[in-house]
Amino acid sequence: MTSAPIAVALDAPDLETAARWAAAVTPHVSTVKVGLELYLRYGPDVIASVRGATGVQVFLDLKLHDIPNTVAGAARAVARLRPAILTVHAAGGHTMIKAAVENAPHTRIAAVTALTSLSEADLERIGVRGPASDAVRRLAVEAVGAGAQALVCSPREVAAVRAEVGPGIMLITPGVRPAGSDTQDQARVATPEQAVADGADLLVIGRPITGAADPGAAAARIAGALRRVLSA
Ligand SMILES: O=C(O)c1cc(=O)[nH]c(=O)n1[C@@H]1O[C@H](COP(=O)(O)O)[C@@H](O)[C@H]1O
Repeated sequence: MTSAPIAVALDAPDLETAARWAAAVTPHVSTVKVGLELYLRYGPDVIASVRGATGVQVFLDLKLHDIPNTVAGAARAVARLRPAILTVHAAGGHTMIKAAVENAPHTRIAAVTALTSLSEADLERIGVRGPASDAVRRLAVEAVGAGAQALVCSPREVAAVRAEVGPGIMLITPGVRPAGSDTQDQARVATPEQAVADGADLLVIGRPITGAADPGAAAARIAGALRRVLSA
């Protein structure tokens, strides 16, 4: 059985919890994601321990956003960890994204367009006017032009982004919630089935899996639903 295109967000307070979640979900999913909470507490060692415990690919979500020289150095610093994916903010602009791409040559650089926690009203308050999908498409084009091989967007925009950038770019969607589950701090959400039907290549899912009484069973359930969509 091939694993489903899901990156489980290991947003855990400690390494023991992250390792337990990773072990529970990795029979079912392709990827685990290490984010700021674990990385800032444990540093680079967390990558080796998560990878060693599971054997699945590791997505390092640091959302780098700084001047190009600083991002170049940060990308060089983490490149030796060989994460499969590293995030940067697309709003950092062409030169910054290019600096990440050039300095982490064995890692897929994923540019985050507009955070899925922001509603259209939130975006308007920070100066992003008009439909979220317009801003996301603009950022996507900018990032791909700078060499990003992947984009992070909400599942609500994934079809529009796919139409804009074509088939060769990996589209990653957080903001995924199974029908009936709590949206929590996410604003632009859709179900896993909808995200895949609209063209997402990898779904980032955290709390709907890690907050479940049985994270392994929750991952298996979502993976099964995705398999049915992908084989239809
Ligand atoms: O880059 C990300 O992974 C990311 C981008 C984004 O726009 N929204 C977003 O939620 N994420 C991450 O995706 C995960 C979502 O977690 P849950 O809301 O618990 O499913 C978190 O680890 C976020 O840091």
